Amino acid sequence: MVQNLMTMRFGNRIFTPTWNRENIASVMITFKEPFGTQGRGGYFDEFGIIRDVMQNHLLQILSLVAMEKPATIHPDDIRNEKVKVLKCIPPLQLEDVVLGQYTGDPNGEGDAKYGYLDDKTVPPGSNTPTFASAVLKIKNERWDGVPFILRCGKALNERKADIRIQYTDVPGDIFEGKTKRNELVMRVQPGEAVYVKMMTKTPGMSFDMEETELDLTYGSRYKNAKLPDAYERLLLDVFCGSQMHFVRADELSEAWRIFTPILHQIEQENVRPIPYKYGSRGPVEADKLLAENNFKYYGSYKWVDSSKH
Ligand SMILES: NC(=O)C1=CN([C@@H]2O[C@H](COP(=O)(O)OP(=O)(O)OC[C@H]3O[C@@H](n4cnc5c(N)ncnc54)[C@H](OP(=O)(O)O)[C@@H]3O)[C@@H](O)[C@H]2O)C=CC1
Ligand SMILES: O=C1O[C@H](COP(=O)(O)O)[C@@H](O)[C@H](O)[C@H]1O
Repeated sequence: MVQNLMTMRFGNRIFTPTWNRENIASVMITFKEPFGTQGRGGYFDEFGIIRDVMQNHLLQILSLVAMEKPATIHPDDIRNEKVKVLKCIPPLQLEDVVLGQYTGDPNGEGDAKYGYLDDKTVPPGSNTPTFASAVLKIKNERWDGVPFILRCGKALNERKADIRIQYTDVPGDIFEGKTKRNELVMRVQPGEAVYVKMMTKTPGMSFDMEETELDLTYGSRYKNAKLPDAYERLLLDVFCGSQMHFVRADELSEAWRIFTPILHQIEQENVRPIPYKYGSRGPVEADKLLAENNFKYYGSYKWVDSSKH
């Protein structure tokens, strides 16, 4: 799916002209896990969720979403573009971040009863975040003013990795405010899918409108295809000597330039993460950060899984 970003963006005329600050309100990249540190807390505690997932996995996806079109699909051309866009991102600021740490859910089952600090391998009173939501800014002509929101966390309500491109409101609305924003969603896991949320006239005699979707669910469209696991793909690349999906040294140093100052600040100032319950969506303050950064959540979208009807 992450590889598909290149094909989606550069192999489809419909997306390319709208891939910019004139049409896109915000971009959200999410990685959620429904389990805690599972006894690995001692290891995790030295690093925290920003180093564990955000600075590497999520930033890699961001660079593929935001980079300019490479000259060719040769790994070096792609990596040159990834480095170029990372260079346009100023270091992350503390006011653009929400940090969280999970607590046990007394009504939960099994591991869910235990919080991060209940893990015997975690130092008592640790302030290491297990959840982070952060807004990066890209200071270039294409993206200036478009928030890139990265969210990741452990012990959340579901397993999910997705990329959500939210388009701006339709200018000159003639539908009395009923129009909801379009979203292009690429779900990386579980159940790979690409869907575009869009407005349609409700079937029948009325002139009402509702949200629906153009939906490419891989499991339905490619029933007999074997979808390789991400690590299988990388191992194959190693054997074939392809470096396309591996981080180059200059890319890595740009990634650390963006995150190192805030990581040091969090540690030096002993910033306390906000507690959130195991199995929840994370701290509510993270939703406030979304609202402040041009992501609109309506709560009205209902997906009908047609494969089940
Ligand atoms: N082909 C397929 O398989 C398809 C499946 N679906 C499924 O339909 C369901 C709904 O679709 P989805 O695109 O998530 O749409 P939703 O409108 O439910 O959610 C959109 C986004 O809003 C966020 N959100 C949820 N609650 C709040 C809140 N209170 N404040 C701010 N933001 C919030 C969600 O984040 P968070 O991740 O934190 O919840 C999510 O990123 C999903 O389970 C999806 O997988 C939809 C279309 C196609
Ligand atoms: O690198 C890491 O990734 C895993 C998640 O990877 P997945 O392929 O299993 O989804 C994460 O659990 C781990 O903390 C992190 O170090």
